[in-house]
Order: sequence, then structure tokens, then C-alpha cells
Amino acid sequence: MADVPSVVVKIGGSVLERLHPSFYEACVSLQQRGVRVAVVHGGGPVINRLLERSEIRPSFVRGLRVTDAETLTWVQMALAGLVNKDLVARLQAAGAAAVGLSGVDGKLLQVRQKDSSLGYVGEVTGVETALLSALLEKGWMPVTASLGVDEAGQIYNVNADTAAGAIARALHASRMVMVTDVPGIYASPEKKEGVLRTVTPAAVRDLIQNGKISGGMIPKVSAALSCLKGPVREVLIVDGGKPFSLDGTKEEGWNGTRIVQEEGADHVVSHLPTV
Ligand SMILES: Nc1ncnc2c1ncn2[C@@H]1O[C@H](COP(=O)(O)OP(=O)(O)O)[C@@H](O)[C@H]1O
Ligand SMILES: CC(=O)N[C@@H](CCC(=O)OP(=O)(O)O)C(=O)O
Repeated sequence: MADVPSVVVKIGGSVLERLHPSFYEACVSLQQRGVRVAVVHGGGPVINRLLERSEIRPSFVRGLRVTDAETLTWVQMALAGLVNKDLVARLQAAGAAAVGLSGVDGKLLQVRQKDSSLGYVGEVTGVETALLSALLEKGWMPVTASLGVDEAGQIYNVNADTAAGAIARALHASRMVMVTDVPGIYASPEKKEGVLRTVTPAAVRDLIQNGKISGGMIPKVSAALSCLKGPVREVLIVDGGKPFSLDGTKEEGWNGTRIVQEEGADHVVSHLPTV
């Protein structure tokens, strides 16, 4: 895989329903330029809606959903069913040869129980890339739902940012793109101001310590930092609801945050004009 560039695109549940049409076009155009594109997705809000219908109150500990056996059935239905098939259909309509799977298929995401108090929440122990690599090599765009499986065949719920990061590392992707509902990392999240343009892992760690990065942004940047220790050169955090481009991310006019390996940083922290 190392000689053919590949990119992992993680789609957050926060933005699923308002993904801009140019998002799908950007994925297709990247693939047409010879880049292998592997999509990984979450779908937290869709899970919540299904749980509400059966009167189960969602519960989270440090951003992770407490997943008992009944919750797990709704997680599977939401992620591997509703969200996965919707995304595949929309990518196909944009011209991609998309194929849907989950981390259970081909033992893609191998996990163990993270913590017994969280129930069926999986911690990734290994990534089997054989199926993904075979699909990518033949020109398919795999779309993976964030479920995992253990050695005994038990299915687990996996945070989608963590799943995407593990897959990006295992595929030796050059980039991971995290598509979400904010235009990047805000320097002042309370005011929704000051989108950081380029940051290093050290700057991200400071922002976490100062409480400037919180909630759903924590698993995102943690996955980013662990990727950047390996072959992934940069992680982009972008708003999928706005006109979307994956070209020229260093140029003015590109909106989003780039997290880069220390030595690759052109600015430790620089700001985009506040929008
Ligand atoms: N510094 C920050 N900059 C931007 N967003 C932040 C920051 N700190 C916390 N957040 C929160 O992180 C959220 C994105 O995470 P999440 O809701 O889990 O998205 P997704 O479903 O796309 O994974 C934002 O909507 C925002 O509320
Ligand atoms: C263990 C855990 O918390 N799993 C997540 C999986 C979905 C996800 O991560 O979706 P987003 O991308 O929308 O955040 C959940 O159950 O919500």
C-alpha cells in the first residue's frame, strides 16, 4: 500500500444529514486522481434517535456510549444498517464505486472489551487490512461502520474516530480527514472563534490541558495524535456542511485545521480569519 497514496475519510454523525454535495464530489475526484479512499463513519445521533424510540436513555462516560446488550442491537442497526447503506447510496450517486462493510467483516477491527463498566465497547487490538486492501486495489471505495469483533465472535461498539485512526495507521494512509460539524479546532470554543489553521501535537496537548478542547473533539484529536506517531503525515478536521475541497489545504481560502507531525509544521499555531 505504501507506494499508492491512500486517504482515510471519517464522517461524523454530527454532520451526516447535512453533508454538502461537494463532499461526495471531493471523494470521487480524489479517487479519480489515483488516491485510494477509505471511508469510515460513526452515527451517534442516529443511534440516539433509535434508542429514544425504544425509550432507552443514552449514557456516556468520557465520550463513550455505555453499551449494554440491547443498546448494542440498536448500535448495529444504526451504524451497519441505516447510516452505512445511506452513505453508500449517496457516494454511488456521486459516481463512486462504493461498497459498505463494518469492522466485523473480514475481522477488520479486532477488539477486546475496553472496560467492563462500559459494556460492549471495544478497544482496538488489531486491524486486518486484507479485505480493505483488496477492495481498494480493485478501485472500490470501502465505507466502514465502526463496529468491531473479538476472538469469540462477540460484536462491540467502537468510537468512530478511534476506528478511523486505527484503520489509517494500518493502511499507511498519508492523510486522515475528519469531517464534522465545526470548521476545525476553535482557539475559543466558547465563542466559536479563531479556527486554528495548522497545529502540532504539542499544541493540541496544550489545548486539551487548558480545557479548550473538550467533548467530542477529544476522541478526534486523540485519534489524530496516535496516527501522527506512525505513517500518517497530516490529519485534517473540516466542516462537511460547507463547500468542501481536498485540494490545496495549505492555501488561503481552505477552511479547516491541519494537525501535522512536529517537523512538518509550518506554523506552530496560526489562525484562520474568524468566520
Ligand atoms: N476546541 C474545539 N473546537 C471545535 N469543536 C470543539 C472544541 N472542543 C469541543 N468541541 C466540540 O466537538 C464537537 C465535534 O465532535 P462530535 O460532536 O463528536 O462530532 P462527530 O459526530 O463529527 O464525531 C463540536 O461540535 C464541538 O461541540
Ligand atoms: C463507543 C462509542 O461511543 N461509540 C459511538 C459510535 C458512533 C460514533 O462514534 O459516532 P460519531 O462519529 O457520530 O461520534 C456511539 O455509540 O455513539
